[in-house]
Amino acid sequence: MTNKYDYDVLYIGAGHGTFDGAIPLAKTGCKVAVVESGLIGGTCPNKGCNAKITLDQPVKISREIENSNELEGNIQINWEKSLKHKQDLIDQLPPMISGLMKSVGIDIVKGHGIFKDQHTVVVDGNVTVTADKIVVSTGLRPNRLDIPGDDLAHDSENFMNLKSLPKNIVIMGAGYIGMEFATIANAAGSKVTVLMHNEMALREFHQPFVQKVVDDLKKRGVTFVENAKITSLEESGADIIVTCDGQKIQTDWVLDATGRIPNIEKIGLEKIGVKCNKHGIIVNDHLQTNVDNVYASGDVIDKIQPRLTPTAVFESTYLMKLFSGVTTGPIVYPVIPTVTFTSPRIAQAGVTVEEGVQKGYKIVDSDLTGDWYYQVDNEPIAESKFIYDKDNKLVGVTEVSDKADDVINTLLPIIELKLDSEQLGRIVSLFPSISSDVMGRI
Ligand SMILES: Cc1cc2nc3c(=O)[nH]c(=O)nc-3n(C[C@H](O)[C@H](O)[C@H](O)COP(=O)(O)OP(=O)(O)OC[C@H]3O[C@@H](n4cnc5c(N)ncnc54)[C@H](O)[C@@H]3O)c2cc1C
Ligand SMILES: NC(=O)c1ccc[n+]([C@@H]2O[C@H](COP(=O)([O-])OP(=O)(O)OC[C@H]3O[C@@H](n4cnc5c(N)ncnc54)[C@H](O)[C@@H]3O)[C@@H](O)[C@H]2O)c1
Repeated sequence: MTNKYDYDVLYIGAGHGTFDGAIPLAKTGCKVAVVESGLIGGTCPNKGCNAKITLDQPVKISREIENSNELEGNIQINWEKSLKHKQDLIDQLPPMISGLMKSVGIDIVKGHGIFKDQHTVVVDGNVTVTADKIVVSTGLRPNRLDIPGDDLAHDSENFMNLKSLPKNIVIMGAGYIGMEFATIANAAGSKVTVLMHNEMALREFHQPFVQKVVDDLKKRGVTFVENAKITSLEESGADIIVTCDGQKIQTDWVLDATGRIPNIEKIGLEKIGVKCNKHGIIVNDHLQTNVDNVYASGDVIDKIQPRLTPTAVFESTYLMKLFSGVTTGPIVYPVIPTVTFTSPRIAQAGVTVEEGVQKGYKIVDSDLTGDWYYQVDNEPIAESKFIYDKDNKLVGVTEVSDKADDVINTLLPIIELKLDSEQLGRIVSLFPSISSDVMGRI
């Protein structure tokens, strides 16, 4: 592209918002560098999706055994072994990802990057790197409640590194992290209390389905406190006292799961005039900031799309196409599915039930506990809602069940590509399988 700078494209951050696009971009002959202050791969492999799903796997298996009539005996999760398995698996990921980057000629600069000017980034105050285009892909960090004693609380990464599981855990927040980690901690034997900001857990999901998950967790011994006003955390010997609505809750460990905030400070964005707000970096439909050679990718963008790995992958891949001249057009997001890895899962894609009702679309509600394929596993909680537009095309779906993630993945191409009944008739699935079951429901 250019000889004026050290690199054609420099990325700040080495998560999915970067490497899924940077690797193919480097393969096109573009000169690429990546600055990373933490672990290569960023949040998802090291302290997000991959780490979490490995800790969830024994929970999923124990639920399957619990539902089965044929398998007997008590199942106990061994936290220490579960933690070791997680660590053994995720330790492989940073070297694997950096190996892929290096194999296509990407230079990795370890350290904290700060803009000096719109083409120059200084790493750890001593290495200067220049580039024609710079992509800010610095992700999010955990929010900290602004209350006295907030430093006594821990974050999701700390939870996934706990050497032994505390007897009691208080979780502040009932979003993705609050609900997934409540599920894991409860199944592994901790007494969990979830402090909810209002009356709604998992506000992005269909609330009648969320209620089923909450009710199930309550039956398993999790306490939910609605409309909790948390005012302080205090040390009391080895314990922590959480003051909430004037009540004092004594606990061993506190998880702050009250959201994640963008990493937009201390990287010199204000110096070069990049516009941001409290939700992240403001970009146009080409993921370009108001400074024309500076782009943003992944969770750090202020956007309506869910801040998830598939979104970050799509954005970094789009930038690869833009920078290599494959496209000049704007980013057009596909249907991005979402799932909460509680047990059962809740997953959804496309038009939500609430939007469907507003638009007068047909909603087909199926209780799946009587469905043959769900009876094979004796699933006690299983329901789906399919949303059809005025042309009777499937435009949205949500499901609560142990198989919800696979169901949504099966239906995703149908919703995204807006397949008609003739095209649907050309799809035959393996039998018996969840795909075959769900295709029969359309
Ligand atoms: C506990 C947890 C569970 C999750 N589970 C899921 C899930 O199941 N499914 C899903 O789709 N998503 C999940 N997510 C979200 C997912 O991890 C993110 O959407 C994804 O990692 C975003 O990628 P990113 O590249 O935008 O940011 P990140 O992966 O956060 O990468 C940003 C990188 O930038 C680096 N950085 C920041 N500032 C600088 C600087 N100045 N200089 C150099 N480097 C810098 C950071 O160290 C970091 O490595 C989860 C998140 C968490 C926290
Ligand atoms: N399965 C997945 O895809 C998955 C899993 C985990 C995390 N993530 C991603 O990680 C990010 C962060 O997840 P999260 O769970 O931290 O955020 P979130 O926004 O999902 O949930 C935060 C919760 O904290 C509550 N809250 C806020 N202030 C509070 C207060 N003062 N007291 C009590 N509760 C309070 C909110 O009402 C909300 O329920 C999201 O971007 C999400 O996309 C995704």
